[in-house]
Amino acid sequence: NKDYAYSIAQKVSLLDLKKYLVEDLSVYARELQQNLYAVELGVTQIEKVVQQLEEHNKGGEFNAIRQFALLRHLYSDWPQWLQFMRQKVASAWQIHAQEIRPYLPTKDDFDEACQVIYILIDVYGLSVEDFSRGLINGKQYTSKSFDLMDCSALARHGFEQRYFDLAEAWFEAIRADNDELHRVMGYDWAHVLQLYARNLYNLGKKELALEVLQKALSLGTDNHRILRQLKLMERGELVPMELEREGQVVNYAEGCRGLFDPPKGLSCHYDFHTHPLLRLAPLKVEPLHREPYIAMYHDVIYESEIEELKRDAMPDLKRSKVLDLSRGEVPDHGRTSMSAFQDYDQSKAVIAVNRRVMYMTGFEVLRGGSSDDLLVINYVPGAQYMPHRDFFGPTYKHYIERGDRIATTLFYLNDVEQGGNTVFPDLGISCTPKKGSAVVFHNMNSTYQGEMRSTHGGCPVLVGSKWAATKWIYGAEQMFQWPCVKPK
Ligand SMILES: O=C(O)CCC(=O)C(=O)O
Ligand SMILES: [Fe+2]
Repeated sequence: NKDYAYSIAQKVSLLDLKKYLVEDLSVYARELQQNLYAVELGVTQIEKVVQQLEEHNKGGEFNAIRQFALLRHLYSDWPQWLQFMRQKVASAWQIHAQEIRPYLPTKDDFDEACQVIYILIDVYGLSVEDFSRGLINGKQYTSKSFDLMDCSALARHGFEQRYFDLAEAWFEAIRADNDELHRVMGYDWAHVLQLYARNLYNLGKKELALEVLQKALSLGTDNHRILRQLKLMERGELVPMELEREGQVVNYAEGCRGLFDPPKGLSCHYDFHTHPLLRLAPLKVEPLHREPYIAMYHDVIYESEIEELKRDAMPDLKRSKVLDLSRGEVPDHGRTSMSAFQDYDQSKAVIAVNRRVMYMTGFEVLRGGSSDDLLVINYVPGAQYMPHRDFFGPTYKHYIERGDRIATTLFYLNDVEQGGNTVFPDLGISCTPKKGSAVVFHNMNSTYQGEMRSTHGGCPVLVGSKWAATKWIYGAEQMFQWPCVKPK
């Protein structure tokens, strides 16, 4: 897996690769053109030979010279022509293609790319028809439409992953079309229709499934298998496959789509008190929830700091991981951002931002265990952080020295064209990323217990890209900052 689906940097190199392939293909075309001339010569030569042969058959005089020419031609020229067709014409192209091969996306990369499309359609409830034409929530983004091959690859992926309900629209998109493209690329169109039928059948749409199988039969390939499937379906002897439903969290999609009501009974204010310095420069606070505490802070990071953070992080971006208490840091399909930790004093920007987190939250943000290093994160379309909790619980390896992650500060480093909200599904709160703002939230309650309602997720980016920076704050150093723990 080369992270082609989720990496902002790799998308650029993928573009390079495509340019390279196009260049290569034009070299190949030029080469073909040159060879075409040779082939045309060859054709003329063969035509001449055939003509001579015909004349000979019509009773022209027997001629040793002609005879020899014919024989020699068939003996030595012809195999050469064959060889020429097989090798020479394609050679340069083949060598290049081999060189490029290691850089081409793998099956894993391709599956992730399909997954991106499925996530977006699912979470945002998009119409496949509009989406495949580049029309997203009423805005036209690209003139490029998905072609038949794109749609059929997506249909197949949905079927394989058992997202039958979502796959149906992709099958529908290719249904009406007659199969020129599929034939050209050597696609087994009857097989695609068979999958479509099975997909319908799994959704309980038996009649439609049978109709599609009839169409597959009319193509006249692999009829034996299709007939067998038809019989089984008709008799109801085929067991429908079960729909994959993993990863759906109540209210997450609603929050991502911005369907929550705005919070009530809380008003914006200036914070003069959390840190003495704020008397000079108060913070603009937009409270969103009281317990657990959630609030947006506006204008808390400068443009120049944002640029510095992004610039430093860019070359180090790696696929984000999650802490699994038994396995350690592991990649996770629920967290598909790319990110890079910034050392405590890596740059002026990091130092300033760390200090600002202290002013904002009132917690100590010291070198060492009181917080994780600032993590700069990038999400490309489809990338998300599925709902999760930031605290670990008492089984965390460093629970005694570090405590747990009591609070999180998440800075938004850009405006996102569409998508990318931070959603608290249990509380009905959804924050739209706004450049320069940050959301602060507490993950534990006042008795130092994990707060389950602090569950939150970063919605998939729909259009554009999302840059953010996270600071997770730990409990152990906060004995003077955290409210007294009531004894049980
Ligand atoms: O990107 C987001 O909106 C959420 C990020 C998050 O949950 C985290 O970094 O812990
Ligand atoms: Fe989080």
